[in-house]
Amino acid sequence: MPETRQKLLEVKDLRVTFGSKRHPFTAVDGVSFDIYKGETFGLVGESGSGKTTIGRAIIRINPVSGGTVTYKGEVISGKVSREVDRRVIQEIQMIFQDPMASLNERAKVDYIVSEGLYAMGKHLSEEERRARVARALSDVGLLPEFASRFPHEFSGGQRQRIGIARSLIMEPEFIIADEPISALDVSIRAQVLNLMSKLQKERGLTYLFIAHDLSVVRFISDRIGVIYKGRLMELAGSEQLFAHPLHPYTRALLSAIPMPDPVGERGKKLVVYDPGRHQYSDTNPPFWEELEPGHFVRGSEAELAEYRGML
Ligand SMILES: Nc1ncnc2c1ncn2[C@@H]1O[C@H](COP(=O)(O)OP(=O)(O)OP(=O)(O)O)[C@@H](O)[C@H]1O
Repeated sequence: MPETRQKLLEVKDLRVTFGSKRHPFTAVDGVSFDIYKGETFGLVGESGSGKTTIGRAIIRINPVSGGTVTYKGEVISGKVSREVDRRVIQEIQMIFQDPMASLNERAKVDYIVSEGLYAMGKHLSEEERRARVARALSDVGLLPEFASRFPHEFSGGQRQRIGIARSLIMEPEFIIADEPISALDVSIRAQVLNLMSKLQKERGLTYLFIAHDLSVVRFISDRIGVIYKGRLMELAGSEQLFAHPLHPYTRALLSAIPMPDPVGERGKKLVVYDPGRHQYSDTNPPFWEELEPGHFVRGSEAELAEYRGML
């Protein structure tokens, strides 16, 4: 974590509701967290818990039904000026899960990587545009000559690098990486994570790193938020969370981490959170409390008392 904690992003009481007025479905239910400049904030939870919806709400793809998103001290959710909209498009970029699906098959890499510049209405000379594509490709460890090829000519890892180059060309400050390695071969996942860490150090980038697997976010994240059914259940520094996982859902997610013994743990599935079994009441308005510095957890008064005893 950087020493001077400058708040870059503030998500406050965020709500996102889909469906109709008669049949609303709340995908994100009052989520609040801050992200500091230069840090990696991991957001973890099982499929359908609302992680992607939060990312998409931040970059203004999903409309926000309540709460606010503030970036560099300016509200960027809801109705904003064109100037703010342009800043969000340029400074906040998203990297997607499936590099096979997220790149336009019919376009050359050259176009794919520089597409964001067109969207921004940047009037660059052809020479400058090509130079920027070449630089973005080499920044992610790809040859500039790859610009004239099509996505299907590349492996999954290379395609994810193209996805990262497409973000970098915009010179972003904040990148939302939505499961950036889960569709990749296990053998190349570390390479993509290492590339992301290197780029972060070189450029002072800030990441929101979304994953369903705690073991993936553990080493890359400074702090981790655990999300369940659209609500933040626990938020703590990465080491803190692993040393003292308090919420039963966090503990359930942790138990799905593959252990060194491959025989004993083979086939172990994510333990589905069972409110009944864990005595967690979702009906009483739960409290969100900081039980030790930087370590927040949600629960009823009785549950919070129990968690205090676990520290
Ligand atoms: N545009 C939409 N319209 C209706 N429902 C949606 C929409 N987008 C997401 N949802 C629903 O909102 C819930 C949260 O989805 P979201 O994709 O944010 O979860 P997630 O935690 O990112 O899961 P995954 O890892 O599977 O993407 C899901 O039940 C999903 O079906």
